[in-house]
Amino acid sequence: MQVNIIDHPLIQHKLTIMRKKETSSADFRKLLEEITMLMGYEATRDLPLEDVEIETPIQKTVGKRLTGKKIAIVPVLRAGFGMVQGLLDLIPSARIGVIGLYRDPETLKPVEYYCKLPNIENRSFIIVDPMLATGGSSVAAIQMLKDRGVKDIRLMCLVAAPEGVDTVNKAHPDVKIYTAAVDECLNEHGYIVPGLGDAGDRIFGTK
Ligand SMILES: O=P(O)(O)OC[C@H]1O[C@H](OP(=O)(O)OP(=O)(O)O)[C@H](O)[C@@H]1O
Ligand SMILES: O=c1cc[nH]c(=O)[nH]1
Ligand SMILES: [Mg+2]
Repeated sequence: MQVNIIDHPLIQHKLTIMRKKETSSADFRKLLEEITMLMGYEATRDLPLEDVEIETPIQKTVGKRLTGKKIAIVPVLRAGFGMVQGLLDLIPSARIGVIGLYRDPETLKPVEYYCKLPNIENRSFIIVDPMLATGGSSVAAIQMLKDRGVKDIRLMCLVAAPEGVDTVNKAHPDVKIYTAAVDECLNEHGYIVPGLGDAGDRIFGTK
């Protein structure tokens, strides 16, 4: 199982509050934004830097700046929407793409309904979706990017099931997965156990 688990104590503490069934939508959204920002540090750790000459008030020196690839954040609707602002706080100049997918409740297969991406040239794409359950939605989202020519793709989620990680690893071994937790398993309805329920419903206050 190839996965980067970002389990800083602050992240684990906040995730526990998100899991609690009595946590309000307002708190759930805020915590998701905060955790995404914390995870963003690790998920962007390998971004390339270049030297740049600058002048401080004291003297000339050489500093570092990000170089090469630009970033795009791609939320998988709806739940991925809750992870956009946290990453934007870190990378304000990132472009944003949108993928519309939902999981059919009977078949658990992903159903695509929207895709709009920024210019893909020389750009790293970070797909965000809090839940990686069977992996069907993430595999489809990654494929949608690849079909449009995107080469550099990372997947950032919040809670993953081992089954979902394996499925994404097998279908897209080139895509690095970042998550705050890998839970125990899936239940008979395809929900992550113990998980946090339906992330989309908890963010949007539906159901
Ligand atoms: O790994 P999978 O088994 O495919 O399940 C994960 C997907 O399910 C959820 O979306 P959902 O279908 O509930 O749509 P929503 O975000 O609009 O609620 C979640 O946000 C993922 O996209
Ligand atoms: O546990 C799960 C599984 C899929 N989608 C969710 O929102 N939660
Ligand atoms: Mg949902």
